[in-house]
Amino acid sequence: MPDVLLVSRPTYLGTFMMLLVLNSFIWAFWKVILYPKFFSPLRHLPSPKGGSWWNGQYRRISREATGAPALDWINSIPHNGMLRYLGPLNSERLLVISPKAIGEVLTTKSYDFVKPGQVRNILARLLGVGVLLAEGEEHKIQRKNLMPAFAFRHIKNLYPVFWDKSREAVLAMTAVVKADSSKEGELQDARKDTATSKDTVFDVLEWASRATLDIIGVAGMGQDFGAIRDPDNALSRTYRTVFKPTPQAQLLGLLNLFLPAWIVRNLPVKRNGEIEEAAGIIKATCRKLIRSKKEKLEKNELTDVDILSVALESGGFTEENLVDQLMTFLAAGHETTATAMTWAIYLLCLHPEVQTRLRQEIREKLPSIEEDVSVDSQQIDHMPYLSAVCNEVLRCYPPVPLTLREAAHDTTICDQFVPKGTRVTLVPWAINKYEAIWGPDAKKFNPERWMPSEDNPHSANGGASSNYAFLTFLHGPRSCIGLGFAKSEFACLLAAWIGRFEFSLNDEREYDEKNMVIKGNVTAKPANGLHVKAKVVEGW
Ligand code: HEM
Repeated sequence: MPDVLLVSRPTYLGTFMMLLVLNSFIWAFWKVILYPKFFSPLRHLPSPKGGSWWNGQYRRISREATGAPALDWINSIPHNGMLRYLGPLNSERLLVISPKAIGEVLTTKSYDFVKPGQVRNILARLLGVGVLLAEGEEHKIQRKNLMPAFAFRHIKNLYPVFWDKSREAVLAMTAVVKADSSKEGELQDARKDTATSKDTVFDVLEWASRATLDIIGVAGMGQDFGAIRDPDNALSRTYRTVFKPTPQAQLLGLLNLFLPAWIVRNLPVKRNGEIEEAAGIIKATCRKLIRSKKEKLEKNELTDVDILSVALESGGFTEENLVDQLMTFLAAGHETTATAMTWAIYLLCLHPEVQTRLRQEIREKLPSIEEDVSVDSQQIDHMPYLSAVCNEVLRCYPPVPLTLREAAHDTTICDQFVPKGTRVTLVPWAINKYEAIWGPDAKKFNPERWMPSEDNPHSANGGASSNYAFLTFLHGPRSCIGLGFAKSEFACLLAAWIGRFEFSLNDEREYDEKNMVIKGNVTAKPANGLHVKAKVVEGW
């Protein structure tokens, strides 16, 4: 037989490879073109126009701040409470908008909608599988055992911790301002000129993260991490690295959508090394803390009021599971509140009249920051303007802009059939500014919405007629368990900072919100931090 014929005869491997390629091609053609365009039961729902024939709206989604396209769509496309859009490779997303649709996903059918496997894989590396990532029965048990630690009767004992740590941060910042102005004074003396002194510039996100890390340390686990005292503290450096929204982090997030988790985890890139190292440091810190608390418990010496102590005393957790819970609280409980503080200072720079009015209330109602006295829940919770400003910041810039769910089995939302595996998006960034509920001024920062008055019967909901209009902490069995903790911590921090300083933006261009570059992994924050000028306002 001629050689040429021998060479051209297909081998088993060759045939297998050909079939594999053909199969993959047919599968991809089905997933990317046929199913979303011609067969999906959701294809008749209203959708944004345009986009790519194979990559849906992904170009826009990846360029804008998380949740920004959804905010545009819900206010501009006519719909009946739900929209469908296509993400990367035309993957289908169901955006739930009306209070009824959101209520079904979050409350009445909450266990029909689980966190997608890819999201769990990304987060579990740093957070462990604590209450945030557990599902079904496992979640119910964990949440039930943790609830007492987050009940108000317990959180109210933590206000003094929130205030003491807020004071510590503000006094440390004041020392920086004073050191800067005395340096400037010496320079002026040397030059014998009268030039005005330079303002001190703070990165709000950095200072707020250090303060919230210390707060979750003391109030959550009875351990002062010392991050306010030492900016180079190992734990705060670790979180700074992993929370940074680098291009590599975003690329790995995207690859997670298409490749198995073990492949993405083992890619030889710098980001994977950073996460491994960070997870090791965080785990070791948590384990050490649990062991020392356990020893105290065994010796009957445990009288602490922090969340870990309450969880330990419940007896409902193994040591490994407690490590996962602590990893969850550390991450979920510090970056979120630090992000809220950053947006609060930003909005107060944009609205100096609100800043001044808030400072007045703070100075009237709270002891001076210089006095070594604490405050209690009665004092903080009876400051209507402080509470209104905090709520309005959390409405306008929700730290968690978007979260995903996946239908665990075939189900319905508002009678619309939703097949198993459908991705459902919940977008606080958009719903919190939905004009049909909040009115034509939905995008305007206006704390008055939350001020009780005869003309505002729904002030507890910011004037909105449904509580599903405010999604910052979600609702239902998977809502933020730390809501009470976070709100009181945020109020104490903001009161201390605004009582002491007058803030203005360092970069004038940022007074236009369109110039703010917003990025984040889980939280949405200014891409390069928020740099503000701080002036001590004397007299408090
Ligand atoms: C302003 C601050 C905060 C915001 C905006 C916030 C927001 C959220 C959101 C949106 C979720 C739901 C995530 C999802 O299911 O996709 C959540 C869950 C959670 N948050 Fe927060 N959070 C904040 C502060 C805190 C604090 C201080 C703690 C702990 C001390 C905490 C602990 C948790 C936990 C454990 C969960 C999981 C609850 C569950 O699945 O049962 N959060 N948070």
